[in-house]
This record gives sequence, C-alpha cells and structure tokens, in this order.
Amino acid sequence: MLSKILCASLSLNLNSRHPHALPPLIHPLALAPHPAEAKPRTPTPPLDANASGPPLLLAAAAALLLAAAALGWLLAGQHGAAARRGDDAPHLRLQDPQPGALHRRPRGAPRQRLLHHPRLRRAHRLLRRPGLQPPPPRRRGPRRRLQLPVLHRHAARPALAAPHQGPRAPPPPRAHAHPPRPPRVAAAPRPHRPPRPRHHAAVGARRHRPPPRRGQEDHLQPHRQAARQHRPRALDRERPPRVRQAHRRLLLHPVPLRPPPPFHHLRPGAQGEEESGRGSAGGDKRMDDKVENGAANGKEDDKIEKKDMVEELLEAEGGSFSEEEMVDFCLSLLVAGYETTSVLMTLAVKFLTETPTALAQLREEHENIRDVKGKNQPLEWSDYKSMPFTQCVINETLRVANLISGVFRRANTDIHFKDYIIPKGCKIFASFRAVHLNTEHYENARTFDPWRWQSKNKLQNAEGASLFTPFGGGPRLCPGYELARVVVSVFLHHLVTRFSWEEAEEDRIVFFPTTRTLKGYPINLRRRPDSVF
Ligand code: HEM
Repeated sequence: MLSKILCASLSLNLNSRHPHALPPLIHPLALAPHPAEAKPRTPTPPLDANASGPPLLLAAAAALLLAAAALGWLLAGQHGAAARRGDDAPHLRLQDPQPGALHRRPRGAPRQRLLHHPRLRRAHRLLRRPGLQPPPPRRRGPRRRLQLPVLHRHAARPALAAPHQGPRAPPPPRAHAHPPRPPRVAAAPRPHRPPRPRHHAAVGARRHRPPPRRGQEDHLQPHRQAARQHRPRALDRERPPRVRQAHRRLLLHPVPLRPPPPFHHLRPGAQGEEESGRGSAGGDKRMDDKVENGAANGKEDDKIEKKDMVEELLEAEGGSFSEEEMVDFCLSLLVAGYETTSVLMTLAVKFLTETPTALAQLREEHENIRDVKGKNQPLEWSDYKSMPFTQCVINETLRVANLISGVFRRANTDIHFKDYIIPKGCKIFASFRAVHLNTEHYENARTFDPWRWQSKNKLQNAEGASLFTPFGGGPRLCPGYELARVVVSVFLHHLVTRFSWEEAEEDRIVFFPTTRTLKGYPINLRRRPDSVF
C-alpha cells in the first residue's frame, strides 16, 4: 500500500518539467501510473529558468511525500494488527509481517517464501520434514456414473438462469415441440473379448460375422460391399486363370530380370543380327535362349562368342540373380553411370560453345562420318574409335572437369612412395584433380584445349604414367568407361550434325561437392536445314 501511495505521489512528478525530481532509488517501472489513473500527457514545454513553476512544484511534491509516508505508516500498522488478529484475507498475508516496516530481506538472511494458501503452507511444511516420504496416491474406485434425472430440456433452463426465483414449472408443450426423449438405459458392461488373431487381417481371409441383432444393424454394410468390389486386382477371382497362374509364378519363383542392355544394338555383331531379322529384341532372345538352354541342358551355348556385362554376371551367378543382387546392380549402375555421363555431355556442350573452332572441327568430323556411312545409317559401337577429334573433346572435358575428383584406397602393405612411407592399413585419397590440373604435366592446365590430345601417343603416355585417370585404375577401374565414351560420342554426333544452338542463360561450373553446372546449362536448339531425322 505504502509503495502504491508512493508511486501515485511520485508519478505526479513524472509529469513535472524536472526529470531530476525522481528519487534515484526507485525503479522507474514502479512509477508508471495505473492505467485507470493515467491522464493524457501534454507535450513538455521547454525549460524556462525564470519561471516560478519549479520551486512551487518541488514544495508540493515534498509535502505530498511527507503525507504519503505518514499515511503509509498508519496503514501498515493497521495491516500488521489485522494480520496478527488473523481477520485479514489469508492469501494476502505475508508469512512474517513486520508492522510498519518495508519487508526488505536483510543481506545474507534466508529467502522467505510467500505462501498464498494455507494448503500450500501445510504442504511446504510437510516437505521440509526430514525423511518424509511422499504420500501414496489416493486410490480411486471404479468410476461412478452420475445418475441424473432425465429432464425435458426446457425444464432445466429456468432453474439455472434464475435460481432466486425458484424452480419453474415446465411450459406447456407446443404443437411442434419434440416429444420428450425416453430415459437412457445405462449400458451393460462389455464382456471381455480376447484379442483378434492377426491372421484374420490376412488377404482373403473372411471373418464369420453373426447376423446383426435387431436395432444393431450394420450401417457400414454398403461401404464394405463397395470396398470389396474395388479390392486389389491380386484378389480378383474373375481374372483369367492364365493371368492368375503367371502372377502366382512371379510371386513364388522370381525370375531374373533381363532388360535389353543399353546400346546393345551398337555392340560388335549386333548389326548382323538386325540384318538377319532378330532386330533389337535379338539380344533378349539370345539371353532367353541361353538361360533356358543352360537350365535345361546344363551346358553353355557355344555359338555365343562375345558377351556383355550382364551376360558375364549371369554366367558367374549360375544363370539368375537374387532379388537383392538385381536391386543392388540396378542402383549401382544408375548412381555410377547416370549422373557422370549426363554431366560429361553437358560440360562438353559448354566447352564447345565457348570454343567455336573446336565445335567447327568436331562438326566437320561427324559430317564426314555421316557422308561415308550414308545419311540414315545408325552408328555402330566401334564407330567411336574412328572419331579421333571427338575423343580429344571427351578427354579434355574429362581432364578439365574432373567429374570424379579422386578415389580412396587403403594400403595393404607398407608402401614406399618417393620419400614417403604409407603405412599398412592407412587410407589415402588419390586426387585426380591435383594431377589433371598440374601445370607440370599439362601446359595451360586450366584451359580447354582438345588439340593437346591430337598426338596419337599422348593419351597412352599419359595413361601409362597415371597422369590421366578419369575412370580410376587398377582392378577397380570403372567398368562403364567405354560405354560412357560411346554414349557421349553418339550424342555429340547427333547434336552437331542436326542442330545448332546458343546459350539460353549464362551459367558456370561448380566443383563442390560434385562437378556440375549451376543451372544445368540451358541452351536454345535450332534444327539445321540439312538435318535428317
Ligand atoms: C563419364 C562417365 C564416368 C566416369 C567419369 C566414371 C568414373 C568412375 C570412377 C573414377 C570410378 C572409380 C574407379 C576406381 O575406384 O578406380 C568408377 C567406378 C565405377 N563406375 Fe564409373 N564412371 C563413368 C561412367 C560409368 C558408367 C556409364 C557406368 C555404368 C553404366 C559406370 C559404372 C561404374 C561402376 C559400377 C563402378 C564401381 C567399380 C568398382 O568399384 O569395382 N561408370 N567410375
């Protein structure tokens, strides 16, 4: 109370023209006027040394302060007396009120708690007893339902709305009023049911349902029927038996997936197959025959001389892959072969766009090939070897871009390398980038210069000295290295002979975490007038 009065009296001074009238020990927050007492403030006029206002105001403030202190002392004494008598509101009482004193905690004294409620105080006292165990939780019996008399809804309202008037008689029912509801019957306790065995949820299992009792009809019956009509095809008994059998065979005996290997029509010898009428399905047929013959006769088809990678693997695995192997194989090829090849294509296009002389030379090479082979003739696998400048472009793109920046290897024995020893078991990162961009090995190493590979021996020398290893090396050499070259060569052939293009947006290469262009290097393509489709 005292502080409130002090605040009220001092808040007057807030509006005075003298900010220094505030006593320095009082927190400014305590001086904020109560919202109800707050008056609209007038803008503060500039200070005038000759004005008589300040001395008068100071005197008034001092008088008010004195009066407030006296009043506070009186009231606090009253409050203390009331507290001792116990007739004050208990939740407002301090634990140890000192009449007339501000309850400041002396320095070092233990902190006193304000306990606002006798229950809280009792709990606090109990908790402070040494070795006191918390009381056990109160046991609750089964929940009792509150049985209320069922009243007409109009009858309950007046009693709640106006209790002082006493319960009123329910109004006479109107013609359109609802008839009173029948009294509720307390639901009988449910008998304990054992948990339903899981196989009831299994596909195709039907649960025996007793016929619904009267008043308990199954309202979901039409929905259930509709759902049964739209059940998955696997459960559809109306499918022809041939399809059902095939489905069952597929589920029970997974057969090896044999997709046509990519670019298999470009394989050496595939051309002959196409001419002899086997076409692109020839590869599949051959593999089917081989697998079936192998399974039936237990011996290999001798007519097949050259095998692709899938065939080799199939042979090694005894004719079929497990599902895990198939998934692993597909994922490995996707991860290892997709992004690398597509980024190589993109970067080749970017470097060629920025080096028009190289593009012109490449175009010339491919137009010559097209003229020699005939305009509508497809390329063969081995054709990429007769595209020397295309291989120079691919090599230089691989060298500058470093699609794979290096590989990890672990030393199986202590390795002495120059002045260093790599201890056994140590893992090292062989950085291709560091070698490919080393100016000691490559002049102007950061410049795209496909002509540097034109000397026939250059690449072999570089590979021999492990100075050019975009596909790794050793027993883990990338198995897709040739495929990648063929794919990019075929792509470049069709691109440069059929289209011209220009950059759609400026783009740049980033090398971390992987090499790629920021925007995918968008280009605007234009079909060349003499292009053939
Ligand atoms: C421009 C394209 C490609 C580049 C630059 C590239 C590069 C590499 C490199 C550096 C390695 C690690 C070799 C090592 O550890 O010594 C590798 C491994 C591998 N690459 Fe490629 N690759 C390319 C395309 C492909 C393609 C098209 C495929 C398959 C379709 C493929 C499949 C694999 C596989 C399966 C491995 C793991 C080999 C192993 O660990 O034994 N790569 N590749």
